[in-house]
Amino acid sequence: MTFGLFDILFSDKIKDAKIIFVVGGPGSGKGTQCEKVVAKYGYTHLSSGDLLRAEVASGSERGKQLQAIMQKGELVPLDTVLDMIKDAMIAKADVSKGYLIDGYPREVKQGEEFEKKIGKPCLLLYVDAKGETMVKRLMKRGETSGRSDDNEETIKKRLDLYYKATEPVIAFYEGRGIVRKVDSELPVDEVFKQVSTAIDALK
Ligand SMILES: Nc1nc2c(ncn2[C@@H]2O[C@H](COP(=O)(O)OP(=O)(O)OP(=O)(O)O)[C@@H](O)[C@H]2O)c(=O)[nH]1
Ligand SMILES: O=c1ccn([C@@H]2O[C@H](COP(=O)(O)OP(=O)(O)O)[C@@H](O)[C@H]2O)c(=O)[nH]1
Ligand SMILES: [Mg+2]
Repeated sequence: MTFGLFDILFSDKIKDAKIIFVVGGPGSGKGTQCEKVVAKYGYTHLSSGDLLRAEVASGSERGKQLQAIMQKGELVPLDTVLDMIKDAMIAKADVSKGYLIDGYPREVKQGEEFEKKIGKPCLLLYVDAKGETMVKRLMKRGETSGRSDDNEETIKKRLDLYYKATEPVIAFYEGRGIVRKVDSELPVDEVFKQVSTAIDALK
């Protein structure tokens, strides 16, 4: 691997910024909590799903391929998401004191690659809700979200993949002692109190 000047400058800039992974099942409330963190702490919110949907919306050839994968509830290639996150982080590097990386990593390998190319997370916020709660919320969101993956069949696949591929991510970072679990069955503001406690504890 070679490092260009650009990479060196980049890692220098984000060296002091806090990186928080926000992990939880589909519809657990990651996006909802991240918005509140942005409002209170001024962190930069980067949702991997939103970045992918923006690429789809651009109508590019790559977007078409992504759309097909997301429609099935499968995972897009690891490098694609990582490059998008990295570009978005660079774009904010001058102003950002912290990053919320929402919906990422989806699998342990994604986390390892992120750390190699970008940096280490100081916290993993685990947004925990019951499977049936998540399905209920997504079905409701699907009435208005316009998201083509908010339908019963794709929701089920996303949930299965979450339990199979993403839950091991939580165990992996528990080994490092950086996981803080919040109970997303509670009302939004109660969940946010738990989120705030976890963020306030960062030095
Ligand atoms: N009752 C209740 N509803 C919530 C809570 N958090 C989120 N919701 C609702 O659940 C739905 C999903 O929340 P999102 O924040 O979009 O969830 P997400 O984890 O970002 O989901 P994906 O984008 O699918 O990954 C939304 O319609 C929210 O309004 C909560 O704490 N309590
Ligand atoms: O790192 C990622 C993040 C998202 N996705 C795809 O984007 C979709 C929507 O992701 P989002 O986080 O918005 O929603 P979730 O599935 O968590 O409800 C997923 O089902 C995947 O197909 C992916 O492949 N890799
Ligand atoms: Mg979301």
